[in-house]
Amino acid sequence: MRLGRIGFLNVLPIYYPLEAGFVRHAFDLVSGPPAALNRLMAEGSLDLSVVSSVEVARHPERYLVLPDLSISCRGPVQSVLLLSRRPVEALEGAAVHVTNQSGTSIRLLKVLFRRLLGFREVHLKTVALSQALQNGERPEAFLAIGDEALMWAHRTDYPHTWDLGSVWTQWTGRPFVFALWVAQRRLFEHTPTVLEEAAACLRRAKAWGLDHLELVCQAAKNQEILDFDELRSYYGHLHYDFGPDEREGLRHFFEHLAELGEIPAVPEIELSRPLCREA
Ligand SMILES: C=C(O[C@@H]1C=C(C(=O)O)C=C[C@H]1O)C(=O)O
Repeated sequence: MRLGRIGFLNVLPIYYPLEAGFVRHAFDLVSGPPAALNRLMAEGSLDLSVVSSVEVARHPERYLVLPDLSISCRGPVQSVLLLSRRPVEALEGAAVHVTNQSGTSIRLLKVLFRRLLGFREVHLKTVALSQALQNGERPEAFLAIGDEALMWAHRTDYPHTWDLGSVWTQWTGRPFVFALWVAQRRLFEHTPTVLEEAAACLRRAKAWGLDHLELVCQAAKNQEILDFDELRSYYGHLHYDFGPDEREGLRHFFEHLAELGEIPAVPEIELSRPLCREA
């Protein structure tokens, strides 16, 4: 079974136990930024993957959502940041670069600009962010996610920082769901037991990772993006459950997206009962 893996630190509590051999598995792992995984799932090249949460609303007929996994926050997320040269409230009409690695965070930024700040004019340009900045481009503001956001959080040339998780939670009082694990519905129809075992395996990996966060931080430290204490704080802010509060927060986000015409309709989030079985 081909399983997608985001190539960022954010998923290490789930994937380190698999990759380091602490939880046995039979997956072929395919790593990439969220936007690439979204594409691979949409074209059917992956069986199961973590994808941007907005993908569930874009292809509700294709996917089943795994019941107890997500990448969420309830306040600061630390790795989804708008970095700006001027105060964010003064960005109306400015050209803002957004990373081409994202699906959900770009939509979240649109919702916040349009609905929270009341901007009428929003110019988001999707770019390969590292390359653009290396080539000397200096947008007024840019949206970074994942490891890039962690690395660039303290740039002095972009002193105004918006942590999109914080802003969402302060505004709505709800958690925000950035990513979900989804399976191709056809897989469930043709080989349900294979999918059930895969879902159980991911559940075991998550339980192991959260029980051994110190080991996960040790492994993550080697990537030299954050030090041990920063990693502990980072993983302390990320939530990996997909409970009633997360579902409510996601539904609220989808309602905004539907009203802005970003998705055709608010989908029913279909959780497959058999996938909820205990590991
Ligand atoms: C919390 C994060 O959430 C992410 C943001 C995503 C998106 O914008 O589509 C998708 C998956 C996650 O990687 C992060 O990138 O660190």
